[in-house]
Amino acid sequence: MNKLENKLEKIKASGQKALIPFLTAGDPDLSVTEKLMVTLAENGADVIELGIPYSDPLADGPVLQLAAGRALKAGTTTDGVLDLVKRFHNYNDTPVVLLVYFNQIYSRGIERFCREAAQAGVSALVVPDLPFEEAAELDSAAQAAGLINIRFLAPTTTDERLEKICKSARGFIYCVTVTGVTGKRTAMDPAVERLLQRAAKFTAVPLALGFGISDPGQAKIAAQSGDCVIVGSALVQKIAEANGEAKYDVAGSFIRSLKSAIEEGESHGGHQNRNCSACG
Ligand SMILES: O=P(O)(O)OC[C@@H](O)[C@@H](O)c1c[nH]c2ccccc12
Repeated sequence: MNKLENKLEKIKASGQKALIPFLTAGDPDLSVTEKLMVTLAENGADVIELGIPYSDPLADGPVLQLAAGRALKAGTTTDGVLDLVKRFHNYNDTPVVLLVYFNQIYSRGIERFCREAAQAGVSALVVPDLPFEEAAELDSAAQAAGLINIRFLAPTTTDERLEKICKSARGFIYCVTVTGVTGKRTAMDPAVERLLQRAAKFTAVPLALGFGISDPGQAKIAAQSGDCVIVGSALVQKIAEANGEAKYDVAGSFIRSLKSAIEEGESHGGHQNRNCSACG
């Protein structure tokens, strides 16, 4: 079993929920990213999603596009990010998953990329622009290297595709909550709830919710339905707005606030009931 699978399945089996923050590697530089990773791990992150900055991040919103621009301007490369992960794993065993666009894998060579990522200690790849139907080559290279190629689901995923995606998923499934607009939720979008119920019929792999989760209230609601909560833009924005050492304080306190909100969600049984005072 892969380190990521181990950790997330233990968390799920214990009735807890996992917090997965995202950072753009190299924003503002790789040494700050390394210290931020330690801060996230020490303040409640169960897994860290690390983005390799890319010049054409088509799936990224404005906050992450700016973060990628800053990281590229700082000279961040794939080699630099893999070296960072290797250094981080010399003293911290928090699983790291790489958010990487397919062209960055393809241009290095699929086997070589997977081998080097695994050697650096990466547990999984999240490749936003590689559809499940085109993932066979990456799946086998990743598996051969001991990596997992993470699957995506959306509320719009058809039943036929959903079954195939779920049955081939490992590690976690990235369930994007794209329906509706981001911003404070009083309850989880019914379309996302339905997606989680549909997926749970075909797999016991942890279901991670991401996209637009930007404060403890939303994280708590997401944790009542999903197994893992992914937060990126809100964290990246807070860090970008802080200067110098304040970046670590801001990141640490935001992660702690998300973690305690998620733990609150666990404590009342994870049901989503409008009559329940804790659900709000
Ligand atoms: O930023 P948000 O809304 O919190 O969503 C997580 C997202 O940042 C992270 O998982 C991610 C960064 N880049 C991506 C590209 C596609 C899908 C997901 C991502």
